[in-house]
Amino acid sequence: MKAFKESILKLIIETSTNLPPDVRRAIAKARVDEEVGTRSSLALSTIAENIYMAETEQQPICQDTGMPTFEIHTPVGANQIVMKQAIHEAIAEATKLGKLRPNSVDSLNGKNSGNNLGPGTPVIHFEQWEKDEIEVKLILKGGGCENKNIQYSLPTEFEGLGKAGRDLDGIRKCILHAVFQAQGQGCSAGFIGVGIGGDRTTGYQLAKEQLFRKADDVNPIPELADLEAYIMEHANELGIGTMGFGGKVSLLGCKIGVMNRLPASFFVSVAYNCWAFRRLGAIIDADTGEIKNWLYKEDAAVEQQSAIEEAVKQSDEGRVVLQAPITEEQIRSLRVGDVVVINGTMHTGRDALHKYLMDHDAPVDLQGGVIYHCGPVMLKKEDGNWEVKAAGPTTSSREEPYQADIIKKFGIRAVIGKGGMGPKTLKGLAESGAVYLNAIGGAAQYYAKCVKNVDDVDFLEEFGVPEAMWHLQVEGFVAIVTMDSHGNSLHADVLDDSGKKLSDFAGTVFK
Ligand SMILES: O=C(O)C[C@H](O)C(=O)O
Ligand code: SF4
Repeated sequence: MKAFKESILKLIIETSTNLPPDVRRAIAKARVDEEVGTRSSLALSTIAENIYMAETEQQPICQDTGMPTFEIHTPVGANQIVMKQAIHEAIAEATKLGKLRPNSVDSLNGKNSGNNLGPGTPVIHFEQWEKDEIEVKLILKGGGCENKNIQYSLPTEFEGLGKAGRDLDGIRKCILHAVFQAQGQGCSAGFIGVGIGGDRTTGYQLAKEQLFRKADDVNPIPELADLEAYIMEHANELGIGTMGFGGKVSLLGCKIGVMNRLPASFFVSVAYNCWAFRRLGAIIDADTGEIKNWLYKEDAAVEQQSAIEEAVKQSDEGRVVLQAPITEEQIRSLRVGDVVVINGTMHTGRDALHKYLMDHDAPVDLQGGVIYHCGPVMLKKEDGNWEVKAAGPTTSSREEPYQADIIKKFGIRAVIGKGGMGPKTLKGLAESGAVYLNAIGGAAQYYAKCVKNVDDVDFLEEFGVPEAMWHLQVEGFVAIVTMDSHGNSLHADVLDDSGKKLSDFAGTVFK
C-alpha cells in the first residue's frame, strides 16, 4: 500500500481540475440548447472556457473546492485506519499545492485550520465488499450549492403548486420546487440527487449517493426512470437559465433513489450540485496502492476548444469599460443587461469582512471602489508575493443583511458576486448610486487570469485565506449588470417569472 497516498493525491487533483466526460457532455448539450447571444449562452461559453483552462493548467475549476467526500469500498480485512491516515496526508498536501482551498473552519471561533483537516473534514465512508481491490470515489461539492439542498416532509402544500401528498406526484412537486428555490444561486445549471424515504439523515445521504451515478444513466426502477425524464423535461421550462440569467437550461441532470421509511415520516431530500460537478473515482490495487484504472472516464471527453475560439471571437463592442474608482455618473448610466469590463483595483470581501465593517473602519479607502464577493485560492510564492490560483464569485445573498449599509458607509460603487441580492440591497443601490454585477459562478480560472497583481491583504490571520480582504489589480474582468441603480433587478424578474411557470405544473401527472 506504499503508493496509496500518492494515488489519493492524484485523485484529488484530477477531481478538482478535470470534469468527467458525462458532466462535460451535459454542459455541451446545454450550449447547443441555449439560444445564441443570450446572457445564459455567454455564461455557458465562459464556463466551457473555464473548464478547458482548469484542465490544461491543472488548476481548480472553482475556487470553492468544497467538502471532500470519499466513498470507499475495501476488501474484507483491509486496514481502514492506515487508509484514513493516508487520505488526511493527501488532503493536506493537495491544499499546500493550491489544488484545494483551505475550507475547514472552526464553527465556534471561525478559525480556518489551513489544511482542510479538522473535526468532520474530510468526510470518509468505508464499506467492505467481496472484491480484492479498493474502490475510491470522491466528490468535491461546494458550499454555495450545498446551501441550496432542501428537504421536504410530505404531505405539504406549495404556493402555486398546491397540495403534495405521499405519492409519486407529491414527490414530483417537491423536486420541481427544489429546482425553483435554488434559482441561479447554486451556480445553475445544476445536477440534483434526490432521496425518497429514510430519516432526515439517511434521506440526505441517499440524495448525495445519487450524485455518484453517471449523469446519462437510466434508473433501473421504471417509475423513477419516468420521473427523472419528466423532471429533466419540465424543470427546464421554468426559465431560470444559467446563473439565473433566464434561459432554456436550468437543470443538467436528475437522479432519484428510494429507501424505506418510518410509517410517520415521508421525506424527500434533494442534494443540489452546481455545474462544476467534480466527481471522480479510481480502482486501486490493495497490495501496492497504485491506481489500476479511473472511474467515470471510460468514454472520451468532449472537446472544449470551440469555446475558446468563440470567446476570442466575441468582440468588446457593446461592453462598458469601468475603471475603478468609479464615478456615480458612470453607475447611473448602467442598466440591467449591460455587460461591463472592469479594470483597476478591486477588494475581496465576504461574510467575515461584511460583519466586521458594520462597526469598524475599512483598512483602505473604498470611495468609488469595487467589492468582490470572492474567497480565492492563494499561494505564497518563494519571493513572498501572492499568486491567485482560482478566484470566482461567491453567493452574494449571504451579505444581504449588511450590503446596503456597507455601500453607504464607505461610498462603494460596485458589488460583484453571483446569484443576486434582495430588496434591501436593491433599495440601497438606488439610494447610494451603486450597481450589482453578476460574475459567472465557478469560472475561477477565467477570473484568476484577470488578476494582474495582488497588491496587499488584510485580516489574513484573523479570517483565513477565503475570508481575508485581498486587494487585487484586475484587467478585463467581465460581468453583467443584474441589479442597477434605478430599482431594476433581473433576479427579482426571473424569480417572478419562474414562480408563475411553476404554477403551470400544479395538475396531477403521476396517478
Ligand atoms: O465559498 C465559495 O467560494 C463559494 C461557494 O461555493 C458559493 O457558491 O457561494
Ligand atoms: S461557486 Fe458555484 S461552481 Fe463553485 S462550488 Fe459554489 S456553487 Fe459550485
